[in-house]
Amino acid sequence: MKPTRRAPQTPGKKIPSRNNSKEKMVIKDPVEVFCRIRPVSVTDDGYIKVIDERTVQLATPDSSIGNKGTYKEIQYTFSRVFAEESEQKEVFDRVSLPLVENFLKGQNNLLFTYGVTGSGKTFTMTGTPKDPGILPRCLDVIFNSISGCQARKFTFIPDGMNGFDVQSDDAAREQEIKAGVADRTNRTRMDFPKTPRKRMAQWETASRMTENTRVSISDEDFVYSVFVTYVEIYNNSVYDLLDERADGLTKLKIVREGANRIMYVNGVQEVEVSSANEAFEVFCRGMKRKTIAQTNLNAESSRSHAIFSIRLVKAPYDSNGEEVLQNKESISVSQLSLVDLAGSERANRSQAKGQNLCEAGNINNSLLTLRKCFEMLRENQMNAGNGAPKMVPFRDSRLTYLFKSFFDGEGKVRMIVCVNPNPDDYEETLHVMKFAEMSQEVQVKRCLPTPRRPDVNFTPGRRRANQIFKEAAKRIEESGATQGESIPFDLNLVYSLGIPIDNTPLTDPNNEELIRSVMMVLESRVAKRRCLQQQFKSQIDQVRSSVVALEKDNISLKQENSSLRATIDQERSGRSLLEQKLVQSESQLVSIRLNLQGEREEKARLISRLEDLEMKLNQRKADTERTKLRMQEKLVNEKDKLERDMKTRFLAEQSNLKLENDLKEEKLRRVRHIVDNLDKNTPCRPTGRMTRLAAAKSEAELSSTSSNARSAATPNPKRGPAVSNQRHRRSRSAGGNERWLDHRPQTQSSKFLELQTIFQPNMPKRKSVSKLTDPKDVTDPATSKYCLTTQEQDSDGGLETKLYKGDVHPTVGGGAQVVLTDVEVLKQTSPTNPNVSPSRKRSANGNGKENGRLLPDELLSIVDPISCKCKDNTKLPRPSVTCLWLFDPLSEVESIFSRGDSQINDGHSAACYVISFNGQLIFCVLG
Ligand SMILES: Nc1ncnc2c1ncn2[C@@H]1O[C@H](COP(=O)(O)OP(=O)(O)OP(=O)(O)O)[C@@H](O)[C@H]1O
Repeated sequence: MKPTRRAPQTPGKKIPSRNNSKEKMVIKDPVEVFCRIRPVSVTDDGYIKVIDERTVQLATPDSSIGNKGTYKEIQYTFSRVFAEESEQKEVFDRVSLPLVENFLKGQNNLLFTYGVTGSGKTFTMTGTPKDPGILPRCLDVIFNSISGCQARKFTFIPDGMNGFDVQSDDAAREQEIKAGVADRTNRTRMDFPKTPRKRMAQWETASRMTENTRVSISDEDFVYSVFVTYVEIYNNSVYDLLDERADGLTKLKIVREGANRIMYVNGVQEVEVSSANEAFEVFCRGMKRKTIAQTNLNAESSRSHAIFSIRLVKAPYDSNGEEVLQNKESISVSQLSLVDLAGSERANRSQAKGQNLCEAGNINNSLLTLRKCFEMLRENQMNAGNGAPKMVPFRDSRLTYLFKSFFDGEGKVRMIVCVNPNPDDYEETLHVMKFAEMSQEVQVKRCLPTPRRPDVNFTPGRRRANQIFKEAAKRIEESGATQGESIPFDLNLVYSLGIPIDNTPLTDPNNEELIRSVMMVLESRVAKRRCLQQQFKSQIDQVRSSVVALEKDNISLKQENSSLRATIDQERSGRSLLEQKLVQSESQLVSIRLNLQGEREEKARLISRLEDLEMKLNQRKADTERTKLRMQEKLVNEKDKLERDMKTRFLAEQSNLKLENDLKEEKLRRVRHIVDNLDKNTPCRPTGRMTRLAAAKSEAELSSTSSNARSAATPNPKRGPAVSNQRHRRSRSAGGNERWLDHRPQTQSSKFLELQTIFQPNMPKRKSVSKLTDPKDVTDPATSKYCLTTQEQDSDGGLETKLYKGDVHPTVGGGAQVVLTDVEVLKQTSPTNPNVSPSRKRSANGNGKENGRLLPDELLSIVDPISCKCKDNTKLPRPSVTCLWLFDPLSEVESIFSRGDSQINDGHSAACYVISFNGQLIFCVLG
């Protein structure tokens, strides 16, 4: 006979709604903050000192005193301070164990680690295999506590909207089998990241130390399932770290607010785990996908906020204690979120660039928003009752938006502030401590739901009773006592059997005492049974009437339900459209962000290039400015020089004009003198300042005039005596001891002919040269006289020899100048020529061209005073470059017309000057 069961007809009562405000009592729950100090390296001299269990002191380190002024000591108080030597177990017991207890009781809990980069947040949260952190220990304690009460896998199915559906044991078993097959195939193609990470590698190689603590749970008539999710908030976007599809975009998730106002990540992979090891394995899988990077401050720095959430789903057994109650509303969920925040960092310290810099910016922004939310919560709390509270900027960052419900009162919040005693971290640690201390003042209003008992009308201990029943039935079946017939059992008896029967075997029929006690128990049981039967009957009646009422309700609810379902379906389709759009927008946002980042990098590159170019431009400007100044200076010098030249020319012109003027005046004077002396019939003599050569010119010019005048005025046609020439006389008489430089230029075409004139040049001591090749010939101190002899045909075809005589004077510069003092013309003409007097002429003081003298204006017409060259390139007085025409040696030097380089015949270069003496020009060469 097979054992059969009659289920007790106790219906489950309607589960009270969470949102029923009457059922909530508002209490204030402060944010608890703990401080953990990272061990300091041997070389560092930490600036943090633990004063007592709750107080820590920060003193300005030496390195910061120089920068920021004075030495300060600031004390901060926290719920508990864990010194450098404190162990992971100690931190877990004090901070996390109460949260796990809360969690198992059905409360939500949030724990996050906060601090500067490299301060030990990840270490505190994860730890090492030999010294595990909070997360693995939490998993251990949870599974230790629910062991024996775990539901079959797939009993609870996530509905994707932060809720769960429940299914029967058979359905769960079926799904488990399917999933087992799928899981085996999936595992072969699991794509682990290629980059091995040290931190993760150690978990794979070493076996993990486990936490043995167990929390006792009172609800033995419930089944439990554990689900985990693991997401990261990277660059303000939420990514699912357990989504094993390779496509990056599908991992991108959105944060949504559920119907119960609890925030959740939509469409996140919720992995059901049946042991702590399995849960930790899932965590490690996600950890490998987490974004980390090597920075200057941490070899494996978290670049994202990692959120590992453990969800405990529980539902009561049905009234038989046989199966999980198939009512979605009987399911309750609690959550424990463990958050490893990315560390705040300053770009100049971490030397972050490009991608890292962008990440650091996003990390700092989200932490800043977290800070602002805390500040606003505190402000609202302080101003409670003074008008409407200010809006808390939860939506400014994905991080704060996801935890909004905790601050709205849906759970307990705890924070561990990690600090690194490295003096370099001092400035940032000060900010962290300030924030942490302020956070403690935030009192989160907590809406504790009234403890819910979805199985309020079910008999407590039914699960255990069911087990006993099953065991008993099994035993009977095994013993074969029933022989295929089912034994009727009244489970009500099983539930309340009263005092247990003494198990002592009844071997002696005379054991009165035992028989009496058994009888007593049996009598009490019979009484109890009668009582229970009566209760049962009345309950049946109650149930019947309530079933009728319920049936009515049910019909109307079904109708309502179907109409609601239609609305929900509509909303669902609308919502899925919106979600698609949202996901598209998010992915667009991500690509825009990436573009923006690229643009930023490009901008930075262009800015640096611009700076380079600007620097070069400035250098070029400076060069140009210098060149400009140099050119201006040069221009001024050139201008001065030009002005000087122009002035010299002007003076030369002026002196020429003056000379001409003087000559004209002299002419006039002489004309007057001739006119005056006409009557006296005396010859004209030059007087005063007029130079002899000018006088000669004047005379030459006037001779025709005067002769004409004479012929017109006097009847006597005879010419007067020749004009005496004092210079001629002087030159002859001066022939004593003077040494002459007799210069007779000869060319190949013309040879020099000796004239047979009566008058011959008198140069007793002389040195004859045909070419002036050696300047020493002129500069020789013994040479005091110079004579240049030239020959040419005169207008009558006769040979004319001209002797240009002069004095040689030494010059200041060590050269010599020749001052021409006289020109003698030796000429022989034919006596038959009627135009010429038969007498030989010697015209040392002759008039104008007749006696071969060059007058200043003639000289200027021949020679260019600027270039010191003959204008018509004639070979006129070749030694002109070494000669000096002087018409009045008493005159002062007025100006130097020009200076140039001249070549003496042999190509020897010498400085050549054209000097103006009072109205006369002098050529001189300085050897
Ligand atoms: N209490 C501790 N005991 C021993 N080692 C520690 C402790 N705290 C931190 N460390 C070591 O310091 C280093 C940095 O720590 P960790 O990576 O946890 O810093 P973090 O705050 O998470 O940095 P980030 O914000 O950049 O991710 C690691 O090598 C870690 O092992």
